[in-house]
Amino acid sequence: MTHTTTDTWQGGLTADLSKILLTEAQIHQRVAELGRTLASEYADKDPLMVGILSGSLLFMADLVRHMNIPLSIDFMAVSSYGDRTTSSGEVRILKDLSNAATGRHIVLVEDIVDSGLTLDYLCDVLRTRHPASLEICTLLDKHEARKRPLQVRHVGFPCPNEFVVGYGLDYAGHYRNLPYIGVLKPAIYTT
Ligand SMILES: O=P(O)(O)OC[C@H]1O[C@H](OP(=O)(O)OP(=O)(O)O)[C@H](O)[C@@H]1O
Ligand code: HPA
Ligand SMILES: [Mg+2]
Repeated sequence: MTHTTTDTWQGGLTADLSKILLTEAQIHQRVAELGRTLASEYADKDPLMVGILSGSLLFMADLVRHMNIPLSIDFMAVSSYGDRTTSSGEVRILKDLSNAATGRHIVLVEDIVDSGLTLDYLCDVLRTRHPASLEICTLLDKHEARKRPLQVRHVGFPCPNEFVVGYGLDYAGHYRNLPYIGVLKPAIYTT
C-alpha cells in the first residue's frame, strides 16, 4: 500500500501548524505494530475494542485492520474539551456502549491521553460493569500534562506538552481529517 506524503498537503489546514510532529508514514508504521501486538495478546480473548469518539475514529479504523483475530468493535462518545485547548474537567458521556461489558476483555482505544481525566472517569464507569479485563491503548501520551495517575498499557508515541491536531485530533471540531499530526499554531486559539 502507498501513502501520500505530507508534501501533497501544503497550504490549507497545514498552514495552521507550527510543525509536523508525526508523518503519515510514521503513524501507519506504528499503528501496524500496535495492531500486531494487540492481536497476539488478545488472540483467544475475543476483545471488545472500544473507541472513544470522536478523536479515536481514524486510529481505531486503522488499528483493527492490523488485528487478524476475532474481535468486536464498539464506541463511547465523551466530550470534555469542547472548543477549548484545556480540559473543562467535566467529562460528559454522550453515547454509551451498545455491548454489555461484563465478562469482556475491553481495550479502550484513544487518540490521546492528556490530563487523564477522560480515561480516569471512563475506567471508573466501566469497572463497575465487571469486565474480564480493562486496558488502554492510546496513540499519543502527553505524559507531562497528567492530572490523574493512569495505567496505560499500549502507547503509540510520546507527545510533547503542546496542543496537537490531525489524524482524529481536533481543535473546535476541525483538523481531524489531516492524515498526519502537527502542533497547532497558538495564534489560532489565542485571540
Ligand atoms: O486526557 P484528557 O485531558 O481527558 O484528554 C483526552 C481526551 O480529550 C479529547 O477528547 P475531547 O473531549 O476533545 O472530545 P473529542 O474526542 O470529540 O475531540 C481526546 O480525544 C481524549 O478523549
Ligand atoms: O493536544 C490535544 N489536541 C487535541 N485534542 C486534545 N484533547 C486533549 N489533548 C488534546
Ligand atoms: Mg477534542
